[in-house]
Amino acid sequence: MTSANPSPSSMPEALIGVLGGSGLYAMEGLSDVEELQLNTPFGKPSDSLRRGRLGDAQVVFLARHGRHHSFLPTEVPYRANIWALRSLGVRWIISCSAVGSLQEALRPLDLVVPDQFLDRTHQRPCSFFGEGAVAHVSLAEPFCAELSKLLCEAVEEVLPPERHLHRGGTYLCMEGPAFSTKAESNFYRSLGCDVIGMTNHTEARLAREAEIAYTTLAMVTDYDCWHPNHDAVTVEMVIANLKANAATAQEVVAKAAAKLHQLRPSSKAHTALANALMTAKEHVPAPTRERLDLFTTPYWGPFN
Ligand SMILES: CSC[C@H]1O[C@H](OP(=O)(O)O)[C@H](O)[C@@H]1O
Ligand SMILES: Nc1ncnc2[nH]cnc12
Repeated sequence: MTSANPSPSSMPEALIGVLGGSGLYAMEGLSDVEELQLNTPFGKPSDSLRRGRLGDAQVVFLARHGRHHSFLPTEVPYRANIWALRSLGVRWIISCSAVGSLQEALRPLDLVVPDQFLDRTHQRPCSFFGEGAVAHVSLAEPFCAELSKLLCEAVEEVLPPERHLHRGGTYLCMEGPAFSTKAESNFYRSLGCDVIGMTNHTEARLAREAEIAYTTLAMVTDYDCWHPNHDAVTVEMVIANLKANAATAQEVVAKAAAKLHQLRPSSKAHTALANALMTAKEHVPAPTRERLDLFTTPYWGPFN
């Protein structure tokens, strides 16, 4: 079924959002699927959102690059994606992403649940705020610790013994689309970064502003280009390893959704704006207030 911007009151809440990255363009196992083509104050999302049931949990899936992989990391409409998920009631996001490894011990096919970021992007909108409304959320802990813990437990129930899960690590977010030079790759290693990708920091930062808890299931696909005994990363390499990982990713997400559905832990992310809003609502221009209403209602009251 396809529908355009259903009224929020007519929708069952979908609390868990899954963002599929490179190689993950659909969510196997999602049943009773509705295809939702949404419009947002920040433009159109990357694709229709697919809302359905995963076991007992209500889940919304969105392919961040579009189902045909049409958006560069720079071009992904991150704000529209996050706004659309939040408008469907999502308060927990599991991002599934391909990453390069910057450390010997993180081997292709290993899984990593990072806990920090270093941001090297420079060409994308990275805030819902601006145009007369200023907010400064905390990003000291950019991933939700509770959600990451639950995701790790799900991974451990699913992962075969020969594969490894690494809890924690710093995700270097580069602009792309070209991969790094050796000098850059070695520089990121010297800074202590663990994995490298092109999407997650932008998303996590916007999710925080939208008061959505965010975590990442990072699937190692290559050793980037620093490793003397491995070829430099190519798309072919990434896709081959992702294909080998796709089934695992789907199983992990299903397990994590089941846990989340039962536990629904609270997250500091859910009140991220409580101490972040600087501008008094009276001084915010009406169009800006309207655009932010989805996030600011608890603090500023409803716009209309
Ligand atoms: C296809 S390799 C580079 C591409 O893969 C990663 O995408 P995602 O984070 O959506 O899984 C990386 O960030 C780049 O966008
Ligand atoms: N080496 C790499 N650099 C950036 N993004 C990636 N995604 C997968 N591998 C990557």
